[in-house]
Amino acid sequence: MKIVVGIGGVTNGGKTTLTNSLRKALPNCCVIHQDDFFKPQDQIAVGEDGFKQWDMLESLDMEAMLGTVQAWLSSPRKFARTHGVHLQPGTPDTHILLLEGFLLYSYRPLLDLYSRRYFLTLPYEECKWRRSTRSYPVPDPPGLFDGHVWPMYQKYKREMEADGVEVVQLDGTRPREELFLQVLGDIYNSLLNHP
Ligand SMILES: Nc1ncnc2c1ncn2[C@@H]1O[C@H](COP(=O)(O)OP(=O)(O)O)[C@@H](O)[C@H]1O
Ligand SMILES: NC(=O)c1ccc[n+]([C@@H]2O[C@H](COP(=O)(O)O)[C@@H](O)[C@H]2O)c1
Repeated sequence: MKIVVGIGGVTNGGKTTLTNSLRKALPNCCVIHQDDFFKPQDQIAVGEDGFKQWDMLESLDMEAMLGTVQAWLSSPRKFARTHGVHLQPGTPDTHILLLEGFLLYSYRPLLDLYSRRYFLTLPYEECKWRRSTRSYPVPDPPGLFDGHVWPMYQKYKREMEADGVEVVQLDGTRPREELFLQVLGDIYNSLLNHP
């Protein structure tokens, strides 16, 4: 059995934190981070506002990400081996892929692959605060959050809702452990009910 789980949602919502806890707790679990598919800086468009448009789907090499997901789908065992994931002997042939990222549900070719789509949210103030304490490979210029990051988040979220994409909403201000236990239990349930 193979299941693909999406850990999506707002920047700094706690996606990486939750994904790392799940990876340690789930058997035969591989992870793909969307952040690893950002295009090089010189390929990121500059908007009329003067900001590099990092938070648009076009800034990510989604074909490459899809190719990586397909590699896992075609052979989760080989994928685990080549990515240093220890496979548990004696467990049923169950394999789990966690996809983690801020724009997981806006790229059509991936949309139907998920068994479960989680979506972490934060209120504006909390998100802005967490973002201000974070450092990215390319630091945020002043004004990027209000001028680009938050408006793009709202735009993609609105589109996802308009398209009727089914997600399990998670409030990213809840304690880490609580979020982890909820999602872990939920993934086990979907494994039990998987056709
Ligand atoms: N449930 C939580 N409550 C409070 N802070 C959290 C929680 N989850 C993560 N954080 C903190 O928020 C920041 C962003 O977390 P991270 O997991 O890197 O988010 P993302 O991958 O969504 O950008 C980090 O400083 C992290 O320690
Ligand atoms: N990883 C990078 O190369 C890079 C560069 C510039 C901005 N970012 C930011 O990364 C964010 C997405 O990642 P998180 O969901 O982990 O915050 C986007 O909001 C984007 O502005 C990432």
